[in-house]
Amino acid sequence: MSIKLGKNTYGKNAVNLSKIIRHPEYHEFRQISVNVVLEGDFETAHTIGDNTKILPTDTQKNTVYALAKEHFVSSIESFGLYLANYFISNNPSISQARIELTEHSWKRLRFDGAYHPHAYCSGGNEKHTAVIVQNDKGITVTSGITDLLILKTTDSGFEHYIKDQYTTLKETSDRIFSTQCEVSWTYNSSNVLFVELFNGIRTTLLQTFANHQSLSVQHTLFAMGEAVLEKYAAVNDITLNMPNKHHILFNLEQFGVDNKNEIFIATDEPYGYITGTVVRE
Ligand SMILES: O=c1[nH]c(=O)c2[nH]c(=O)[nH]c2[nH]1
Repeated sequence: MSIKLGKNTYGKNAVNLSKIIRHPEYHEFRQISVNVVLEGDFETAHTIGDNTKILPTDTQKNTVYALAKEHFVSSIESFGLYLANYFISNNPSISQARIELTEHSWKRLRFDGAYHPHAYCSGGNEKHTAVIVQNDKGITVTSGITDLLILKTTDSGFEHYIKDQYTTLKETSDRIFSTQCEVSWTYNSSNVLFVELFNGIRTTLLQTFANHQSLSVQHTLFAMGEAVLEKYAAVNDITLNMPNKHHILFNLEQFGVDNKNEIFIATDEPYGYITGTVVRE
């Protein structure tokens, strides 16, 4: 029997980095978390303990902090591209660098319409994500959003589904629609305007969610993806994961009280989970 090493990667996870960009009139605060995931000629490290081709994960971590000073100045995508290229260009043993970045949301405080120069409030759990992969085939850039918690109080229904002996769900043409959206999309180039595109795509997703006459989560998922592909030629495909954060009408009739779609019980689990990728034909 012969045994050999299969696919393997190594790197540093959760390199948590904060940066103050000191503009003359105000401070910009950025907080990111970076994963470095490397592939390459590392077989002998596993099989005979030969570390001569290994760039220590500690050095990878230090490289992220050191390069952030000059090269994390705009988007996480641009910083990820710089890091991926740095690891590949400087280490012949590395054949693929995958850089995963997550940016937390901090918003400058605003009083009487004016931004405070250096005090912030969390923008909530929503995070901007990016994954850069560089290898001998080229570079791919995937951007996205996680924990985008959104809700609408009407223009959502769910009717005409299969009914069998176990069906108890009542049809409704007017329900709450809430989801904690996880979205990611790939760009057709690594040389696009990442900040402008991200902001535009996020707005398009939110506008479509808000204005869609939803017949199901599936129906709105597709509409959101379709709207982004129609508007942004730089996007190849988009994947949406949409858990259904149920708000179920509470039965007030048992107390002789009418419930005109006003009182609901929010349930965490179990939850519907709808996913889909929307692509160009
Ligand atoms: O939008 C929905 N899609 C479903 O597939 C589904 N199933 C369910 O019970 N409720 C819903 N809602």
